[in-house]
Amino acid sequence: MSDKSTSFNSSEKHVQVIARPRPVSDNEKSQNLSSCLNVNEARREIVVNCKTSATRFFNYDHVFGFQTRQQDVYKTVVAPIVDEVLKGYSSTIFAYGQTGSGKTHTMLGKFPIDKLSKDAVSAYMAILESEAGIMPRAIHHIFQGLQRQYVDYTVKITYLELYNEELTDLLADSTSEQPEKIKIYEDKDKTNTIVGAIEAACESPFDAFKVLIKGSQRRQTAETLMNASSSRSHSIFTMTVTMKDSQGDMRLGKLHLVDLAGSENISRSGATDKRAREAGTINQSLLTLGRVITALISNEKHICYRDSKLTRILQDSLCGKTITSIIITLSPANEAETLSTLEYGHRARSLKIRPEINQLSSKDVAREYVDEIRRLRQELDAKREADGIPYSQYTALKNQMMLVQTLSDDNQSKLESNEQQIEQYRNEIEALRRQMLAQQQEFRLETNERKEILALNRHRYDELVQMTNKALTFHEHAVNTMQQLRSTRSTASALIDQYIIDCRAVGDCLQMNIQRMTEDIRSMFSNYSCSIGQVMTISNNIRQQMYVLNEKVRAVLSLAFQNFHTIFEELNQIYSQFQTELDCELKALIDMLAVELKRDERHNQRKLINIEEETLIKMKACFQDMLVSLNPTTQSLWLDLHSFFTQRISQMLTNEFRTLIQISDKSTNDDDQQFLDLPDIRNKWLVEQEKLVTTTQNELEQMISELIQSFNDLSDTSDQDDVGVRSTTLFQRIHHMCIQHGQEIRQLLETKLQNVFSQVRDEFDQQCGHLITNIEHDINQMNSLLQDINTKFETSSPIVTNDSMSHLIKQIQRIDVMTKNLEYDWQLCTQSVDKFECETILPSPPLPIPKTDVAIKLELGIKDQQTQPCLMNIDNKENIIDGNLLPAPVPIRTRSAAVPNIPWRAKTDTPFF
Ligand SMILES: Nc1ncnc2c1ncn2[C@@H]1O[C@H](COP(=O)(O)OP(=O)(O)OP(=O)(O)O)[C@@H](O)[C@H]1O
Repeated sequence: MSDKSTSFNSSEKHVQVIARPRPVSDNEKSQNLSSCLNVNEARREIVVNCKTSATRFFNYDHVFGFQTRQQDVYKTVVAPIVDEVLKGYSSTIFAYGQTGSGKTHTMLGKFPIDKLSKDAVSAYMAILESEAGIMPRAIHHIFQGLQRQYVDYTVKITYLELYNEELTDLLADSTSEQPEKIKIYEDKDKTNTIVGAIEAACESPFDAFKVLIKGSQRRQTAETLMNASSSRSHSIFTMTVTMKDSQGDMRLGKLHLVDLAGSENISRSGATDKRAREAGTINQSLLTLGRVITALISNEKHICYRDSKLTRILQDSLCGKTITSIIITLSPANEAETLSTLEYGHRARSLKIRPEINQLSSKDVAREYVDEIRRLRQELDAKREADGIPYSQYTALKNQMMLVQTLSDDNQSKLESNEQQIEQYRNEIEALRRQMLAQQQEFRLETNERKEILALNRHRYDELVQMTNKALTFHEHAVNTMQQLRSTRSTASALIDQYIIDCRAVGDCLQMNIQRMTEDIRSMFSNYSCSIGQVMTISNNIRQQMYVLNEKVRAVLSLAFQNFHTIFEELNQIYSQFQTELDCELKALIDMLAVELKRDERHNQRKLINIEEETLIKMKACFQDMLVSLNPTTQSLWLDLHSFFTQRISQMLTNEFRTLIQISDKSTNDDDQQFLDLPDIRNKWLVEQEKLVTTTQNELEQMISELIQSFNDLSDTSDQDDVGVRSTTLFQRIHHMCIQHGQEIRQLLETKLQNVFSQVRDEFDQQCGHLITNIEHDINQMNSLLQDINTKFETSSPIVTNDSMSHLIKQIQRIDVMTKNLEYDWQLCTQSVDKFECETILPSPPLPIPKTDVAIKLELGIKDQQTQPCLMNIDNKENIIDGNLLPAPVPIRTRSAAVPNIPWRAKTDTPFF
């Protein structure tokens, strides 16, 4: 159930339509009839489940359920309307629906009539607690409102019945045989006025209830097939209320409660004869009402109010100045009539209304008085005629009446003459009243404000008193404390003075420190800028020196090749010289033998043999000497070769090789493993080189032994008779052997030296390559670091913070470490190059091959005057390659002394980044 109430005092509204279906009656249930409706109160929707057509949906301003109580209908729909009547509006509530659908139940309801004869209070209670409908509840509501809101009021009730287009006053005395016919007159201003109807003045709701019951009992009813007590007349119950408020304003409120006759179709109603006529008339009235509604919705110019008395009476209600509501009552078991009623209500909902307040003018009030006097006169006449009043009284009364009439007429004329003045006064009073109301409102606001200010001031005053008390207490405390403070102030002031002096001194000191620090920072920045410049210069120098180093290494390698080439050439020369000498000796021997043979062949035969044997022995000895000279214990070629390899490899492994490995692996974590393996590597290398030298030496020894064996064989197979031939063959064989073995020795030496050289060169490339890569890596890191510092320096804030200072110092330390590393690496590189240049690339001068005694003798004997053949002497010799002047090679013994020991790079020197 909705509690929503509606206000009608605003702008344009539409006619409110409320649907109220009743439950299926017992009679209908016995006929197996059921409801065709579904009700959704929340959505204010009624659904008709049509048997023959599609389901229909209807929406209204309110929709009640089947079991809705009477008081809920009143509270929801009627109470707001009655409130508007009490404000001076006219309102009309229709009940429209099929016969037996509940119109009378809704409008009048059921209440205990018999109790009205007893006391008013219990009757009141009984009515309101019963199944009373809208009419009795509205009476109660109106009287309650009037008593509460207004200083003076009048209530008049008319109760009419429209039956067969004839109006009957239901309040007329039922004893009179022919009740007065009521007529409807139209005024000049087209207002319909009902003449002849009794207006029952009611001073209390009790009076009004009596009137209502009287009228209801008189209402004509007739039986139909549909409803045993069905009413086929329209009843119009009207309450007219005049109200006067405390300001003297008068208003007129009107409430029409219309219980229309059944709206059903005549054929379906089952009425016949007189009732058929009745039914036809009923339908004509309702059809006229429907047409009027349609015309009003369509804004037609001509509205056919005059076609029926019903529409004439209700013209005010329909034309829009009245608050109008229609309650459509529904019989849920009758689908066709229900649909018809729903559509009627739906159409009526489109009617627009614009209610207006009925303000009563003095003219209206005067007319009211005149009507009242006329009514009273009529009553008096009737009374006189009925009861037979004595003439004297009658005359007196008549004179009195005449006097009253005269006075009334005078008053009427005076009233009319003063009407304008009264209206003027009224307007003035209204203006003054409005002004006074505004002033009152202002005064009320001002008073409220002042009250609030006063309350606030009181509150503040209380707070102030409390604070004053607190302040007094505090003052006492303060006085005591002040006395204590005074005593300590003198000592404290001395301390404070001293403290201030100290602070000033510290401040001065701090200021000086800050100035000094600022200077330091400035100088540091300038130093830092210089350092960066220097580092950049060093970096460029390193690059240049790297380039020079590369060039130098390349040149040194070229020189090494050249030296080796020279060595081989000298070896060739030695070999050629040896061969030439041998040939010369042999040739001289042969020549000498030939001379001897020619001179005394026989005598000398023995001598020849001796010479031959001697020669062979000497040659054997010579080769044996040669063999002896190959012994490693003697100072010979092998010794030199052996010592060269041993020294070279040993130094390389102990100094350069290990250093370079360490440098290249400086960023790895397994340095210890590298150090542990180095002695092993070094021993392996030494053993391999020993093996190489020993193998070479063994091969040479083997070859020379074979040569000696050949001489032995030759000596054993000598034939005394064939000395000449043997000697020739022998010499040829010796010559051949010398050539063959000499070439083999030379090739062997050449191959071995070339292997050694290429091995040393590869090592150099590998090791120097690592070193150069390290240096380049360091340079790149340093450059990036410098770039980073420059960027930070340029973008940094001019104020140097502690963080940036520490960062700067850290970076400078890094640069220092890197510079040291670079210097260290560069030193290593330089030393390695120098050492390599001194020891490896420039080999020792080849030693002369030892000569045989025969050769020496022959040389001494034959070429006594000739100069000693000059072997390769590279001391102080300048080598010119491609026009470049290269330094002279250093002798091997001085070279080893010139190589400085390369310092080890300590682990702690590793940069911390
Ligand atoms: N909402 C309702 N709840 C319970 N009973 C109802 C309701 N409405 C109507 N009735 C009952 O239905 C019967 C017919 O109702 P009512 O006389 O009010 O119909 P009606 O429309 O006034 O008929 P008519 O047009 O002949 O006057 C009555 O007995 C009444 O008590």
